[in-house]
Amino acid sequence: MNRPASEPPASDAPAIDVRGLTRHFGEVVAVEDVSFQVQRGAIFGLLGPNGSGKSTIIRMLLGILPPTSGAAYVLGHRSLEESELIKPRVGYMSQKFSLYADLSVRENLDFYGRVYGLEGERLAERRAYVLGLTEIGDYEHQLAGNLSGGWKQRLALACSLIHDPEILMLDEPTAGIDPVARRHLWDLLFELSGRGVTQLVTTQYMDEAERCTDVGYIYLSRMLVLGKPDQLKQLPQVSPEGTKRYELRIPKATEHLTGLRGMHGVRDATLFGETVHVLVDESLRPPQLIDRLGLEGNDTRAREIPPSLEDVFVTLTANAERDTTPPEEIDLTETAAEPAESEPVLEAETPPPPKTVKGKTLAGLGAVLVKELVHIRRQPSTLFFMLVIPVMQTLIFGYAIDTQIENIPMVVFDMDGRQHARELTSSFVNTRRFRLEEHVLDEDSFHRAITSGRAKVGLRIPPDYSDRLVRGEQASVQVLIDGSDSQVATTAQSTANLLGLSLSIQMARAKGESLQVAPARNETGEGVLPIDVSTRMLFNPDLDSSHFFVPGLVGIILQLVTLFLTSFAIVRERELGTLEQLFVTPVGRMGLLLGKLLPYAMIGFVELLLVLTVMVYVFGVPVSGNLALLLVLAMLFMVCSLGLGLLVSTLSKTQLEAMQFAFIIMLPSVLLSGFMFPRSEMPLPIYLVTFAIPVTYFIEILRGVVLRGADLLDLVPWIVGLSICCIAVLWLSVMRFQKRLA
Ligand SMILES: Nc1ncnc2c1ncn2[C@@H]1O[C@H](COP(=O)(O)OP(=O)(O)OP(=O)(O)O)[C@@H](O)[C@H]1O
Repeated sequence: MNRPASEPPASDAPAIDVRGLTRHFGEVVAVEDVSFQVQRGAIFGLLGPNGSGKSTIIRMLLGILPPTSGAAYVLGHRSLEESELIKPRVGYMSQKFSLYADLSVRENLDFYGRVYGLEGERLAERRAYVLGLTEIGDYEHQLAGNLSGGWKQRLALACSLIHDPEILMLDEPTAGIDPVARRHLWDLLFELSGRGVTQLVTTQYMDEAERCTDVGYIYLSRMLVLGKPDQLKQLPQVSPEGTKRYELRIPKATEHLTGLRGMHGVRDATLFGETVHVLVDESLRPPQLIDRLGLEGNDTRAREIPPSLEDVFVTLTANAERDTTPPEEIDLTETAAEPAESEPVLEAETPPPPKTVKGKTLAGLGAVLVKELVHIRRQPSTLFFMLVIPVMQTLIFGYAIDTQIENIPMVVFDMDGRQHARELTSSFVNTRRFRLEEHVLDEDSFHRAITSGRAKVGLRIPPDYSDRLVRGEQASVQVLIDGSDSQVATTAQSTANLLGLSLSIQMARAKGESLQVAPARNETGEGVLPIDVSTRMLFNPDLDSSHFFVPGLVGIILQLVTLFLTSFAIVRERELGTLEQLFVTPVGRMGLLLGKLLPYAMIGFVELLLVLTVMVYVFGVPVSGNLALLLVLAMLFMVCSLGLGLLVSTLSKTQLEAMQFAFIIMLPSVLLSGFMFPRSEMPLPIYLVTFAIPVTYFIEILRGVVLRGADLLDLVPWIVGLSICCIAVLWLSVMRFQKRLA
């Protein structure tokens, strides 16, 4: 049966032709050298216990999982390289319910119809057909997530049939649904078979295998047996010559199982509900069996039975478990019966695998776009998160982040108490940097005020302060500063030093005036300081810290929201299994990506306008430069940020992982982009890293346009940097985002 994998099938080829297919996941062998064929119109049942490799085979057939070796042909096309030719002709229903729970039955059907290129009347016609076939019409406007298990499966089947596929691949379609729903589903499969649809169905249920035209049994990643159910039951391994099979209906069958298995002449005994199927030597008759079990004849009944498929698989599995060498595949299919010589074996000239066929890259864009908009409409939390939260964040952080340090609590221990000392205290308070928290009268209270945190600064005025000043001697005052908050401490220290200096200069000038000596004089003859440094504050004359922070905040919030939402939007689909379902459709890679990202880009833009409005009207930070230029550059940044979200989604399998990756990106964006701390103060290696952070450029652009009125020319270096980041991020993320699972 194993033909060379590289030899493509003939034009009258079977619908599915699998040759030596193998797939390893690291150490795990999921599928090992599996070969089989499915003829057109057949219902091929792929049977096997959990983890035997059934789903992996289907994924390789659909071209979303590359095989480690071997090949598969579907409708004459190589499953991996030509998967885009296969996808429009195949319907797939995955094991897990993977439709959109927040879309109605009709919206799900329309979405899949559009992804397969159906529009207008053709879509309406196919929708009506599959709704009728699966009898789900009554639920047309119900949300898919609210359907019961059986109806969900019908909807999944309807979606997989919407584009009129030639082949249907169903991965455990009846798992988890009740027997009546199972029967209905199988009736449908028979009807489809009658209409010529080839079906590959995986199942764990033996009764379902009996309904298939052909079955293959997979055990521990290998195909153990292949053939029609009736042929398999006649296998000599299952009913060896000189044996008979009986069904024993005995009371407490489980208790007698071990006894039966150990009995001389009994080859095998398996429990089937309340009965036991025994395979015995012909010479061992049922009465003898019953007798040996010590049972009364009238409590028991025995009848000879042909082997069921379950008997076949149980026997073959037991044989495979006994045998340590890999089991030989038993192939009873018609092609296997052909003489081996009739199959051309190409040795020297094996044609190379065909080049990968690329699908239409933008296919399905409209369908995905509409679907995303419906998702957003159905989940107001997304809109809340994208529009309301950023405005609230801007308001809260804009007010909270204030770098101007004022009102530092101060304790005063004035041991002098006279006018000079009181004036000194007032001078401290008048700077507005310090707020008089309390006056204390002893050393212990003075220290306790600081250690308890009530005061950050302590001013101790000695008892002889006024006397020394009057005598013209140097008077010392002590200022104790709590250094635990370095920013507060340095501000307090420099203010205290400057205050001391300025008071001293005032006194010196007064003294100089009275003595008619001065270091320098102005035009009116007044004594002044020799050097006058005059400063003028541009752009932010009041030194209002919100002017500096709020524009940066706009950039940070824009990145935060777009990054999280886009990465989550894609990873959620991966987690739910809907992404896998999309991969097997002809939706183009760019169609899928743009369809998912564009709605978030649009909302992001509205969010930007809102946050800018808050900046201008609430914080009074006007846009000094060109608003249009700012919006265009903001869009460039948003594309970059959406690209980052996409990159995160390609790195993560779960939403939790996505969250962790998003945080890894957000932290340097907040701490190293210059939003909080000046980049020029950072050590060189970190400073260089800041150039790899897109929001660094955007914050420079924002501050440039908003605060300094910078124009395009002023911003060229930042625009170039942002563009390079944007191209790099998009290239990396689009390359990583493949329509494959691995
Ligand atoms: N992406 C993956 N990474 C690692 N191992 C995998 C992956 N996919 C499947 N496997 C492993 O390959 C083996 C076959 O899995 P597969 O899902 O194909 O089995 P199955 O027969 O479909 O079982 P089930 O019905 O329980 O899904 C299992 O051991 C599984 O853990």
